[in-house]
This record gives sequence, C-alpha cells and structure tokens, in this order.
Amino acid sequence: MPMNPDLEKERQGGTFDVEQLTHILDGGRDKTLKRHFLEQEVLKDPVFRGPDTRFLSREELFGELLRKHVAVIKKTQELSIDDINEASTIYSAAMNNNVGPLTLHSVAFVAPLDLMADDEQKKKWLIPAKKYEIIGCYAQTELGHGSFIRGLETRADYDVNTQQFVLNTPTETAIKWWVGGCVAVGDIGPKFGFGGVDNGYLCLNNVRIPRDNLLAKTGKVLEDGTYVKPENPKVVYGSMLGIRAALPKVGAYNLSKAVTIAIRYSCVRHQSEIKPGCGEPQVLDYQTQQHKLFPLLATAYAFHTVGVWMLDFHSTVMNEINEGHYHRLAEDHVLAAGLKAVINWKTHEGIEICRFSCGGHGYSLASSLPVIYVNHVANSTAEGETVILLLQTAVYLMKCVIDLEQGTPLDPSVAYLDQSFSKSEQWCSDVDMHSLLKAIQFRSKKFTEYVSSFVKKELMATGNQQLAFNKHKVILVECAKAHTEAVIMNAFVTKVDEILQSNPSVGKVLSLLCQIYGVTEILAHSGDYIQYEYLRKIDLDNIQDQLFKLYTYIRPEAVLLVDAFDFHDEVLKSILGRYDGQVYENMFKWAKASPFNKQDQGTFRKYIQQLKQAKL
Ligand SMILES: CCCCCCCCCCCCCCC/C=C/C(=O)SCCNC(=O)CCNC(=O)[C@H](O)C(C)(C)COP(=O)(O)OP(=O)(O)OC[C@H]1O[C@@H](n2cnc3c(N)ncnc32)[C@H](O)[C@@H]1OP(=O)(O)O
Ligand SMILES: Cc1cc2nc3c(=O)[nH]c(=O)nc-3n(C[C@H](O)[C@H](O)[C@H](O)COP(=O)(O)OP(=O)(O)OC[C@H]3O[C@@H](n4cnc5c(N)ncnc54)[C@H](O)[C@@H]3O)c2cc1C
Repeated sequence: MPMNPDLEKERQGGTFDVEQLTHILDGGRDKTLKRHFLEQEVLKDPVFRGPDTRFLSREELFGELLRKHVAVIKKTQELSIDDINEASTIYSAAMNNNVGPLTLHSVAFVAPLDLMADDEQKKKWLIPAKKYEIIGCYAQTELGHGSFIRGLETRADYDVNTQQFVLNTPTETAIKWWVGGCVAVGDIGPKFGFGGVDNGYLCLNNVRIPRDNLLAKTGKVLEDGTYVKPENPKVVYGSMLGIRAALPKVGAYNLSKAVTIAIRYSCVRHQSEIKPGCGEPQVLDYQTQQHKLFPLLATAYAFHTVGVWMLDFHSTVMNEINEGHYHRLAEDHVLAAGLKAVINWKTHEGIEICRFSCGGHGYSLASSLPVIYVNHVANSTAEGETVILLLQTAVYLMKCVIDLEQGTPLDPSVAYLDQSFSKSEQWCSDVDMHSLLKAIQFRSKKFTEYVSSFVKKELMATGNQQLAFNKHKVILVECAKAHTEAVIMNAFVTKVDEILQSNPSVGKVLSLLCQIYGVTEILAHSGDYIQYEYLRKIDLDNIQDQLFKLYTYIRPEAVLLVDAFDFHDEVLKSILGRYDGQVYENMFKWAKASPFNKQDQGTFRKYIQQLKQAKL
C-alpha cells in the first residue's frame, strides 16, 4: 500500500538516525535484530492468525487468547528462549494489546518459587512450572482485603499429627478474589479490561496440603510445628517485588504505543484552518495538539529509560539476596513501589490524552487505544494500589530524614537529599536538563523536610507513628511522588548524557525531550518553587516560553521519534497508527468487516415492527 504523503514528508525531515535510536532503545543492534526475528517467527506463523480480537465477546476472547498463549509458550520453547525480554517479544507479538490468560503463571507464580523455594522444592515445582507442566496462580487478595496483607483472613492451621496445613477461608470476606489465572473454582465476572485473564475466586474448606508445600528457602515449619523465621522477614514480600520492578517498563511500552498511534494519526489528520484559504493543516501543527502529545512523547522516553534502569537494579539486588545480602532490599522495594505507582498512573492518564487527541476515531477500537487503556489501567491497582505503594516510599523518606540527622549514610538513590541547593540563578528560556534536574531534586528535598516536620510534630503530640502518618497521608503521598520524579529525571539525564557521548545527533534530540519532561514537571508544581523561593515568576515565564520553543524543535522530529519505538503494525494493531498512514481506507474496510454488519438484524425488524403495529 502506498505511503501516506504526509507521513512520507515527515520522514524526510529529522536530524538523527531512527535505526540507531531503535538500537539504543533495544539495548544494541543485535537485540533489535533478535526482536525482529522473534516477531517474524510469530507474524509469519499461521497458528497465530485468528479473528480480530476487538470483535470478540469475553468468552470468545478468553478462548482465542488462551489458544494463542499456548502457541506462544510452544514457540518460546521451540526457539529455546529463556530471556524475559525475548519471551515478552513473542508474547506481545501475539497478544494484540491484551494480557494473556497464562501471564500470571509466568509473572506471579514462577517468581515466588524462584525466590522462596529451597533446592528440593525448586526441583519439584520450579522446573515443571517453567515448562508449564504445572500451571499456577497467586492467590493472596481476598474479597475483603487486598492492600492490607496483615489483614488477610485465610488460615493455614498446622496439624502436627499428619504433618499437614489445613487451609480455610473462614469468612465470606476471606474468599480469595482477583486470583489471575485461577482455574476450576470460579471467575469473578466481567471486568473493565483484562478480558484475557480469568481472575478467579477460591474458597478453601479444610483443604489439606503437606508441610513441605510451604516455600522453605526463607522461613520454615519444623515437624513439631516450630516456625523458623526467615533471616530477613521482609523477603516474603519479595514475590510482589518482581512484577512491581517490571511494571515501569510495561508502562513505558504501553505509553510508547499510545503516542505512536496519536502522533502518526495527528500527521495524517487535517482539520479546520489556520490561514483562511490555505487548506486544512495537519492537526499536529496546532500548539494545543503539541502540548497534549509532546510531553507524553518525552514521558515515554523517560519511562523507558528508568524502566530499564529499575529492572537492572532489581536483578542486581535479587542476586545479592540469593547470596544472603539483604542490605539493598529496602531501597529496591521503595524504588519499585514509587516508580510502579507514578509511572503506571501517569501512563493511563497519558493513554487517555492520546485517545482524546485522536478525536472520534480514538474512541473506536480500530485505534486500539481503548484496548491498550483498559488493559493497562489495571496496573495502577494490581500489584499494589497506587497510594499504598507511594506511602511505602514516603515512610522510607521519613526514615531518610532521621538518618540524615543521625549522620547515617543514605542509599544512592536518595543521596541528593544530603546535597545543598543554592537558589537558582535567573533562568532564561533555554534552561539545560542538568539545571532542571537540580530544581526537581531541590523540590523533593524541601518537600521531604517540610512533610517530616509535620509528621515529627504529630509524633511528639501523639507518640503514635501510624496516627502521625495517617494525619498527613496526602502530603506524604505528594512527597513520594516528588522523590520519584527526581529518580525518573536523574535516570533520563544520566542516559542522555551517555548517548550524547556515543551518538551526538541522537543525544541532542533526546536532550530536547529531557528538557520537555523537566520543564513540564516544574511547571506542574510551579507554586512550590515560588513558595520555596527557588524560582521567580520571571523564571517560570521563561521556561513556559522555552517549552513552546522546544515544541517547534521537536515537531519535525516527532514521527521519527515514534518510528524509533519500532512497533510492527501487527503488534500495534491500530488503524490510526499504521506505519503507512493509510487510515481512512482501512478504517472503512475494518468497519465493514465487523460481524455486526454481517448479522441479519432480525431483532431490528422484529421490534420496529412492534412499534408500527402499535400505530404510534
Ligand atoms: C513471558 C512473560 C510475558 C510477560 C509480559 C508482561 C505483561 C505484563 C502485563 C501486566 C501484568 C500485571 C499482572 C498483575 C497481577 C496482579 C497481582 C496482584 O495484584 S498480587 C497481590 C498484590 N498485592 C499487594 O501488592 C498488596 C499491597 N500491600 C502490601 O504490600 C503490604 O500490605 C504493605 C507493604 C502495604 C504493608 O505491609 P505491612 O507489613 O502491613 O506494614 P509495613 O508497611 O510496616 O511493612 C513492613 C516492612 O516491610 C517492608 N516491605 C513491605 N513490602 C515490601 C516488599 N514488597 N519488599 C520488601 N520490603 C517490603 C516495609 O518497608 C516495612 O519495612 P520496615 O523497615 O519495617 O519499615
Ligand atoms: C486486574 C487485576 C488483577 C489482579 N490480579 C491479582 C492476582 O493475580 N492475585 C492477587 O492476589 N490479587 C490480584 N489482584 C488484586 C490486587 O492486588 C488488589 O486489588 C490491590 O492490591 C488493591 O487492593 P484492594 O482491591 O483491596 O483495594 P483497597 O486496599 O481496598 O483500596 C481501596 C481504596 O482504599 C485506599 N486505602 C486502602 N488502604 C489504605 C491505607 N492504609 N491508607 C490510605 N488509603 C488506603 C486505597 O488507596 C484505595 O483508594 C488483581 C487486581 C486487579 C485489578
């Protein structure tokens, strides 16, 4: 199909090599080539062809995705893939923006076995689980409790005579609920999204399991019922750490899809007039459209950068824990908590903005933006609700303030809290990314000190930490967000500095995005910078001018920057986001193919007849 002339023109501009940026995003040219190979292994294999999942009912969707997910597993085994990124490539190429039915087995059942099973148990369960010879799920949440784990009601009573645990969900609120990939007991019914996953309920009534079913690498129960505590009790929470550490990159992936669709479509879509008589401009030439999409484009790159960094950090910490070193578990937990919370929340807001920026066609499943949205938005609740996780980060920051007062060294990711920040020089309208980073770190430091002073005062008054925290939860959450933004901006600046050395032209365009991310973050909290007397009104006016100027620099690069995400059309599955920009013809073809247009609308005639017969 010929290339849409608008997109063809967009691709003649630009100042950097798109392919080199794709290689950087993938982690090197070889990884890009391997990703292309794996995608083709799926896209050319007829077993992965099937009905357009956007036209399917919940039951049909589940069946089709289960069929495909089994094919994904076979393909992954056939190609002897064990790298999680490569496995995810095969999975994403097949799932058409859905979450597959066996995802929880991979991300929530295998991980705890890896982390908490002893060698014997690994042989018995982990090896067959990795081969899908046993399929598992993660049944923690109950009808009455999800966030408050210490409030869970399920019982496991030890029967010393039979060396068994007797499992019971003694009350209705104890029924296990939301259990992804939970088979045989029951599905909790239709949901907002996640149609490909059978989130189930599980009632336990005197279910007996052998003593050695308790994963024993961390804690164990001896034959006489004595409980041997794990060296570090918090490691039992570790099974929730893996998914949280991965979800920032999942957020980046989903936001990258949404901005690819919105930016390509905004170049194809012509609407209204700027200069009368000069034809309808591309909607991406409107400053308001740029103001919607360019900060999100910058955010997608920022989130990808910090998502890769978080996964590396987490894997290092897990290796340390496997060797018995727990000193970085707390930092890993609060980084994963903060990044998972902030990134997934801003991602679902961003996907919605992308959908709105495509007008009516964004509301059609032909765009796939609604599919990406309803499947992504769960990530702000699942695996730790947003506020719950931000509070974890906030409590850690309050401890950092005490550590600072006591001269205890801080973890590297919060070292900036010990730095002194002088009020910024007068800013003009081309503030560099390092100055923007300093400002964002300054705000986080000041906010942490400010919140800590309130919590301390409350603690003095009540002597109760939970009460003190509960009275200031709103500003504690804001404090955790401010810190997390400092972590994101630091990762982005660090990566862009590195790329400026290795590939100056790519680095330059990414530094523009980094400035857009930083300026947008500062303008979103401009009042704090005035209140803390770090910036003046003139500074804020200047960076507002800078932002609009940055948009003009990014405009000619925008399509190339989303091309660099390198989504194959069959993976993106969006008519608005097609690489060739042939939207209208394919929208019409897709609509005509809808089963709704094929069904004999007998019902229509039947009921309208009634109206006529009723002689209204
Ligand atoms: C081939 C594969 C392809 C895959 C493709 C990828 C596609 C992916 C698509 C998306 C998939 C997403 C799937 C989602 C599935 C969802 C699953 C679930 O939802 S499972 C259930 C999740 N539930 C939760 O997260 C519950 C949240 N609540 C808690 O974690 C706890 O209740 C709490 C931490 C909020 C409170 O704990 P509590 O003990 O009550 O009190 P404290 O806050 O004092 O914590 C005690 C202590 O522990 C430390 N801590 C807490 N959590 C952790 C942790 N996780 N790791 C390490 N340490 C932890 C905390 O800091 C405290 O420390 P202290 O020093 O004492 O202060
Ligand atoms: C798509 C999806 C898949 C899931 N898959 C699984 C799975 O496979 N296995 C599993 O075990 N679970 C699963 N879950 C459940 C998930 O882990 C819980 O929904 C999540 O932990 C939130 O708990 P909750 O639903 O009890 O919400 P609640 O904790 O009841 O939250 C309700 C509100 O109360 C607020 N709140 C609660 N506690 C506090 C507090 N201390 N301070 C301030 N505010 C508070 C929250 O911020 C929120 O606004 C899944 C959920 C979803 C949506």
